[in-house]
Amino acid sequence: MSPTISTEDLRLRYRNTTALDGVTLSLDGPGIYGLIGRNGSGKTSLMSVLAGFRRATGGAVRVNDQPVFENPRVTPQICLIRGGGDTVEYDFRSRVKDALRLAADLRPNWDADYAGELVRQFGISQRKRVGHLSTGQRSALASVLGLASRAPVTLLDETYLGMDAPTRYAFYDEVLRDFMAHPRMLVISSHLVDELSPLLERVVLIDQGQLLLNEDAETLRGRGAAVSGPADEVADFVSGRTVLNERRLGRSASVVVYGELTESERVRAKESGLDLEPVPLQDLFVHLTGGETR
Ligand SMILES: Nc1ncnc2c1ncn2[C@@H]1O[C@H](COP(=O)(O)OP(=O)(O)OP(=O)(O)O)[C@@H](O)[C@H]1O
Repeated sequence: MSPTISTEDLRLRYRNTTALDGVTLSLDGPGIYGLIGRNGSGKTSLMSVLAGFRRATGGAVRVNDQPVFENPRVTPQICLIRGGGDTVEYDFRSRVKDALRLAADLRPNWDADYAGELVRQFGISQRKRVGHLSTGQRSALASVLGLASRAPVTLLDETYLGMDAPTRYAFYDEVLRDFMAHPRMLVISSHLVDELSPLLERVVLIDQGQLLLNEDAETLRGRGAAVSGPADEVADFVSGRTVLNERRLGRSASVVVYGELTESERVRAKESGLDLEPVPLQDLFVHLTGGETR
């Protein structure tokens, strides 16, 4: 069965805070989906409801066409992993090898050989206690548990927290490699959009508990352009457009603009000796969610 997620008018309130405010979302089929949003936008809340960790305050949520909360027919198909060690997948007092053994018992599609290979790759000793791992190592272990679960719906909630850059990039490579070998639904939440964007097929952007967009990543990158070349020509070309980002290096400039370019504008850019690249998702993210700071 092809994995699916669908929510309708999903709402979640904690006491005085509305974390999800009428989210209607549909994700269909295997893919690497980026759940993007600023701090406090509702990513963790959404994932918690999708995994059945929390009951929604209102609206509907279905995974693989089943209601999720307290539904043992679907929860084994969903694996939610949180970064930085804040996860229910292991006990801090247990050793890494015991955490792997527990996952083998809990996860119907668990791949023990793959898990063993990954912990070696991330330099995690199976004899160490989980609580004695560094934050980055614990995030790496959590990511191993997520990937080796091979759950049809795997939700990785900022699992890169505390990982250094080489470990993060090794993790991204591994996500891609394993997804190609075992296509499934991988939803990865992050605000490190630049790093994540080469992986993403689809982007789900939430802001203040609401869905801003759910779009194919290529289409999204076409919503603007990075224009570079001689500074004067660039300035002339982008005049009157919404500028998301600009850099100047000597007589050259690179400016990211929002808004699709027509075919004749693309021809004109080429004739003026300008290079056009798709817009970086990070710039779109900052623009669509209201600038650097709120
Ligand atoms: N247990 C809780 N009790 C009360 N409010 C909460 C609780 N958990 C989250 N919130 C609030 O709900 C909103 C959404 O939080 P959530 O953790 O889902 O955001 P997020 O997008 O995952 O943020 P971040 O990127 O910082 O992890 C925030 O305003 C947050 O303060």
